Amino acid sequence: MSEALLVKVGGSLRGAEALLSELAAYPGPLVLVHGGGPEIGAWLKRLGYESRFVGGLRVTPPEHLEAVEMALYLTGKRLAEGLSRRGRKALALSGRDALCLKGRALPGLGRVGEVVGVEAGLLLDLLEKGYTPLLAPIALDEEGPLNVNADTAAGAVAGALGWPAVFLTDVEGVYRDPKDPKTRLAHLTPEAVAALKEEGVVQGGMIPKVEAALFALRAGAPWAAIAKGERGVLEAVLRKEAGTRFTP
Ligand SMILES: Nc1ncnc2c1ncn2[C@@H]1O[C@H](COP(=O)(O)OP(=O)(O)O)[C@@H](O)[C@H]1O
Ligand SMILES: CC(=O)N[C@@H](CCC(=O)OP(=O)(O)O)C(=O)O
Repeated sequence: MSEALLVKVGGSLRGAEALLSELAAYPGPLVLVHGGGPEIGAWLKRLGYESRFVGGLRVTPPEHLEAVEMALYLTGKRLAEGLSRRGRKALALSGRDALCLKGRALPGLGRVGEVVGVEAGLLLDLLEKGYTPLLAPIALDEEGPLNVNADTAAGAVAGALGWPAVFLTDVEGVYRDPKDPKTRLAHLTPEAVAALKEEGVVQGGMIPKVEAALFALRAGAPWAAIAKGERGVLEAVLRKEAGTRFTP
């Protein structure tokens, strides 16, 4: 049970003790990408800004970007400290560090982008030295930083590494009925996802997550999974006993 994994940690899981212990105890190599949606929302609100979402993505006018970055970086440092205190030395970075995430702006959403290049060598060097890299989803284009949905960033990083992507969130996977955990779908293919989207079963923040799982597969990840961030989840996902698993 020591497969290398790219794990995305959702902002909705911030500081969850059980999750930090789970990640710290995982015996294999990990690269982490974290979100911070709730923290970003809280900081923007304090500054008097309101967020608008299109297809699960936060429209980010240039004047919102500093607050987005500050909220993400604080979230990353807290996670890095929590993991390090539990014995897994973690470094909180973003795509601005060593220019490791190259981005491209998406039209009509302000400074929002997707990832078009990942400096995987940097991540592997850090792992080799015994550090667990933890990336905030900020990428760079020629004009500066871009706010990237953390699921999208995680999918791109998993693809570049060729590692499985595990998206940890606050639900046990993709549900047939979005409100009923008993309807968890254990396995999805790109065709099955297309049908679910058509039916409107995949909504809100689950849209970029499912898209990112499929993107990871197209980009080179052998499989991807969406699962609930709780103690024992990574082993359970590897045993195919938890989450929704995506295969090509
Ligand atoms: N079909 C579905 N199955 C499960 N959850 C869904 C579904 N459609 C929408 N959701 C919503 O997606 C949310 C997860 O996305 P999000 O809040 O962005 O998580 P995170 O912050 O971890 O990235 C769930 O809490 C749930 O409300
Ligand atoms: C463009 C875009 O939507 N960026 C996200 C980045 C953070 C994120 O994705 O955090 P979660 O994983 O907690 O949702 C945002 O601004 O909320």
